[in-house]
Amino acid sequence: MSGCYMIAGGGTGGHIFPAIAIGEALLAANAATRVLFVGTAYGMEKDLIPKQGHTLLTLPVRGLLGKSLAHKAALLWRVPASLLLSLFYLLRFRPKVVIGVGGYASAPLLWTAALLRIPTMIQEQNAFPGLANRISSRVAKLACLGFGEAGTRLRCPSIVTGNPVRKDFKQGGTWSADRPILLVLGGSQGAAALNRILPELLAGVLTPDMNLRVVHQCGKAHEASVRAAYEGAAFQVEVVSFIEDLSKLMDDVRLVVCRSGASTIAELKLVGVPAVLVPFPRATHDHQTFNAKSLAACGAARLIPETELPQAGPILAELLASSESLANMAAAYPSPGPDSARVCAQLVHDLQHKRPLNDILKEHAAHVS
Ligand SMILES: CC(=O)N[C@H]1[C@@H](OP(=O)(O)OP(=O)(O)OC[C@H]2O[C@@H](n3ccc(=O)[nH]c3=O)[C@H](O)[C@@H]2O)O[C@H](CO)[C@@H](O)[C@@H]1O
Repeated sequence: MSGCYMIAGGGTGGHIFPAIAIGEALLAANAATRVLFVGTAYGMEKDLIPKQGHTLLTLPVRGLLGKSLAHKAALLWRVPASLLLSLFYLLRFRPKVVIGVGGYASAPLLWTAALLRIPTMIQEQNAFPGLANRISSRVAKLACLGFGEAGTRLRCPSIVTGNPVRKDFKQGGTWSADRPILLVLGGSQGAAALNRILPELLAGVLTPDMNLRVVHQCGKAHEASVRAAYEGAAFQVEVVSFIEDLSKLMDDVRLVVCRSGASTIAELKLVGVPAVLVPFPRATHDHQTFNAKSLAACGAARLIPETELPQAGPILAELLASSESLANMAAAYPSPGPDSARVCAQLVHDLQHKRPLNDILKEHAAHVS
């Protein structure tokens, strides 16, 4: 089963960490396997992939949506250059399967691989697929979905696998009410609204008898201003731009206040920490509200729209004052399903060995979207 695989995409952690999770699962199945990541030198992958000990190859392609005219004009050379470079990478490394995880670097590699008749697969994290995966789905053999709803917007057959989560997150301990941390988690880039609202909100909620330390993850550009906003706080607080070992920290978290990106939701399901979810209101088709509802519906999380967050003090105070409420939330998490990363890796192997698509879909019939 050995060989080389290429996983393309990036931009934000929401694309990169599922890619890493699939890569880890391919390596766990066979340590002799080679996994190469393909992204850009502009997205978060340029730091995150090498930090995890993996190799990143880059393409010059850049995003299209919401960009200036000059930026869009530059795509006239960036796209063909990316296709040519993709061709070079594919001929040089001869991957058995190419996997796209969304983000603009994934489409050129997937399309070029498909032209070379290399099997291709996509992994879509959200219920509303992004542009790169929609484009790639025209040539991909198969899509692995975080949410079944995405299937209707893609052009290839799809199987609902859930979102792949890095292997560290499988070690979540049992939640208990005496955990010492209240975590504010903005997502891979931080969240401006959480940065603006939470310092003042928490000042009105936290009391010394709660024995809580606040850890606020704010994103790269906002560390100084968020730190200043907490100045003089009557509680212990640590402001960080990015948490490297989030799964480990989660073992000490009593309550998390966070955005509801797809991987954040998948990871919460594994670690079982009670959550207050504040969806990013401008996400495409409001997909973060959709994500948040999946946890709020079972009682594991409270959903607070961003517009209502400044008035959410009483909700937070009530939750933190009642160990029983928090324990009920922790207990309400559904039991995690099969290991999504492993299922995706198995599907990669199926494509590598040219297993007929009908047989693959038949095996996963209950999860075909
Ligand atoms: C604003 C926006 O458009 N966000 C999108 C983006 O979010 P974002 O990139 O925040 O994505 P997710 O919430 O899905 O994932 C964040 C990832 O970063 C990791 N992490 C985060 C903070 C930290 O300090 N340390 C750390 O390791 C988390 O463990 C998780 O694996 O991609 C997601 C997946 O396409 C989408 O669902 C989100 O809507």
